[in-house]
Amino acid sequence: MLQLPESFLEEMRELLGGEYDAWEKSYEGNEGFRGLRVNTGKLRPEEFQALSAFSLRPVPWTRNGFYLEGQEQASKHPYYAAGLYYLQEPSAMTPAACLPIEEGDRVLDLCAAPGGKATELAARLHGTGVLVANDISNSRAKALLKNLELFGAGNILVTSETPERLLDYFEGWFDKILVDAPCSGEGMFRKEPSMVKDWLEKGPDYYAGIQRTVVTAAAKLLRPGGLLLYSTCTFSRHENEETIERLMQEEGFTLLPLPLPKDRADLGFAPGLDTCAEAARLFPHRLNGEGHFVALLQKNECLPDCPDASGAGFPKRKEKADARGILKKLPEEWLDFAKDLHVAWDSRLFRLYDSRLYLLPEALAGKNIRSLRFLRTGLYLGEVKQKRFEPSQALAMALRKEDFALTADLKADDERVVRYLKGETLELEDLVSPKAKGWCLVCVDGYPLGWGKLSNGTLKNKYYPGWRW
Ligand SMILES: C[S@@+](CC[C@H](N)C(=O)[O-])C[C@H]1O[C@@H](n2cnc3c(N)ncnc32)[C@H](O)[C@@H]1O
Repeated sequence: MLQLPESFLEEMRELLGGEYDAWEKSYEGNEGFRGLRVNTGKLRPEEFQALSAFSLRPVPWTRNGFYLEGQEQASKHPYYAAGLYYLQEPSAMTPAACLPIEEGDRVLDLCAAPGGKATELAARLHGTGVLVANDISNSRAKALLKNLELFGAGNILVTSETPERLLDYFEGWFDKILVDAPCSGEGMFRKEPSMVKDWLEKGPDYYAGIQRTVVTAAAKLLRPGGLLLYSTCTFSRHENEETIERLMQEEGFTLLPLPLPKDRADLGFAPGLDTCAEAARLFPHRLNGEGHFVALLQKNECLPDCPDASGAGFPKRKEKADARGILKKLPEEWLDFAKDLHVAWDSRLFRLYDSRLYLLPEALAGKNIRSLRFLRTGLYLGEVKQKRFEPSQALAMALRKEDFALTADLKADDERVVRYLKGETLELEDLVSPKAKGWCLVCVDGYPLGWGKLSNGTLKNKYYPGWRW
């Protein structure tokens, strides 16, 4: 067995009692499971199964998660570059799967990087409402943004702030919040033994303090009646049940049953401890996944006289130019491009910041978030360069093949796909009419990968340099 600190093992003996030996055995010769979660914003799980040759077995507590059983290098497959899935440890699929999302919701993922849960929340919003994805670490938030854009999410605000600072803007504003809290990581020791070092240096008490601050802010960011999903990848009662009990006792929350596709006992989920039986503990000896804790709570409704704080903190935004003003500033090349774009976007939501054109989520229009540290507001459409317009990688990922007039659809096994992803120029006479000219959406098996510029059957590569293979 992996060398684990004696004080941790002692804690586990106390927690598991008669199940301890089975738990310890689950660490022998097992480094965990590989998982893949289908991006339902782009296709249904059964469509992905029919499309891909991957060896997949369903993760029973999700509708779109699979164990990846073959030896495929799934992170180096063109379907990954098309944003068709996220690679995720199976237990880590549980928190987002257990937060009910309805179209139009205002959703916050407070500790979101690198986006394992945020990408699922974005997919389930299907382009409606707004997802605010935040992480205190700026470098991690960059990875979060990349993953959300790869997934084709445009109704987003990606920030890198403390939860307290978000309160200045978003008090009582969100319908749903996910707090996948920074934790001591005990549940991940089998898969990531390097986490033991951090546990020895900091341990559960250190993280319990951070969790307390984070959930206190989350409680205030949520509207009355809104839902909060709290999760960790640790076993410590101090970080799990004690956090939930405080939310119930001090912040007016009620613990709810988890919405799971099957009976939780059949899935191998253990109940939470003490008053938290509705929460779930995931143990590696009970199911095929790592250790996690998941709890779904509802913020109690307001009493009739409680103040409506919803969004009160937003300074109103004085728009410099109205939408018509923005359209006037766009070059003719944008107009040509827009003719090929078969989408029904409300041009009143266009914003031009310096030379960059964005489509704002409606929920954020008129809201002044300028002084927040943000990495992206809405869908970045492209760059206006004097008379030219250059569409963005994010736009390519947010489109469906049928949304753009000129496309080149390559098969996944066509060697040109990898050459495209490497940034090479391609000859495409067999795929497009020799007369075709202009911006072309390059796809793999019907799913967009990025842009190219076509002329006389030759495609000049416009795949985003930072994403090239
Ligand atoms: C468990 S990880 C999140 C994983 C992520 N939800 C996913 O599924 O990919 C916890 C994250 O919380 C962030 N974090 C730590 N302290 C924070 C705080 N006070 N506010 C917001 N985020 C914080 C860390 O940078 C880290 O990325």
